[in-house]
Amino acid sequence: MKPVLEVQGLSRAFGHRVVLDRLELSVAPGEFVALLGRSGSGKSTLLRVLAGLDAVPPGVARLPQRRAVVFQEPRLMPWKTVAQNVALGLRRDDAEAAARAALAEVGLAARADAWPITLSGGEAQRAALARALVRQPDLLLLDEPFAALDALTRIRMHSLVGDLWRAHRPAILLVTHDVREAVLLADRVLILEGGQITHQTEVSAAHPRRHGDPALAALEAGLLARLGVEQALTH
Ligand SMILES: Nc1ncnc2c1ncn2[C@@H]1O[C@H](COP(=O)(O)OP(=O)(O)OP(=O)(O)O)[C@@H](O)[C@H]1O
Repeated sequence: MKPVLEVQGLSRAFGHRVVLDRLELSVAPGEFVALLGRSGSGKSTLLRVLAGLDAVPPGVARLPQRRAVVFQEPRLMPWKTVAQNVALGLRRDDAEAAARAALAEVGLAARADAWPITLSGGEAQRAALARALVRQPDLLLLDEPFAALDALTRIRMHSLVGDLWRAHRPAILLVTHDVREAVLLADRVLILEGGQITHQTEVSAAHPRRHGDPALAALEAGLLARLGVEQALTH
């Protein structure tokens, strides 16, 4: 099967600082990939390039038209209702109905006509997920979408994202600092270091996965050790 995303020799520098250095990455349709790396390693830079928020440089060989992004903060327009935010820019006759259906899927049907300011942090991120989902993306880019949430809300969001992924099967690229989150959700966990993908761990456990699964804990420990060694070398 052809990859949905293919990056071959992607480089990106800010002045003299090389952040991505001939990076190679391929993601299969429907695959869930998590990307770890220490702060400043270029994870968000890569996601911005793939989201099209930055100029798409040579090196991005394949990138689907239909892609959507969820950031750490929900980025909802405060002067529009939740449903209007989700429907924003949707070019289809049933945009409003589609937005409401997506909100129902993320458990926010009752807040469709609310103003964003009245939502909790978790609800606002659900709305951001609905806004991404309604676009039926082939590639969903998630840039630390749960990082600002409390631990319990984060756990609920993990199971929601897992459910949504299994129901719709977009390919997902999830940038996270949370190694546990990465092994819980992804099929493949990558480490970005020195501008390149330096490591990959396959997570073969069946979905849906449980917090506290010992097989996942072992993978998590391995990845933490790997990140720890790399951090020790670079600091
Ligand atoms: N627009 C920009 N102009 C100049 N430098 C930038 C710009 N965007 C990012 N950088 C630099 O590129 C490097 C990588 O940043 P990036 O945000 O991609 O890292 P990250 O891995 O996402 O970090 P974190 O985990 O802390 O979010 C950093 O040194 C950052 O200062």
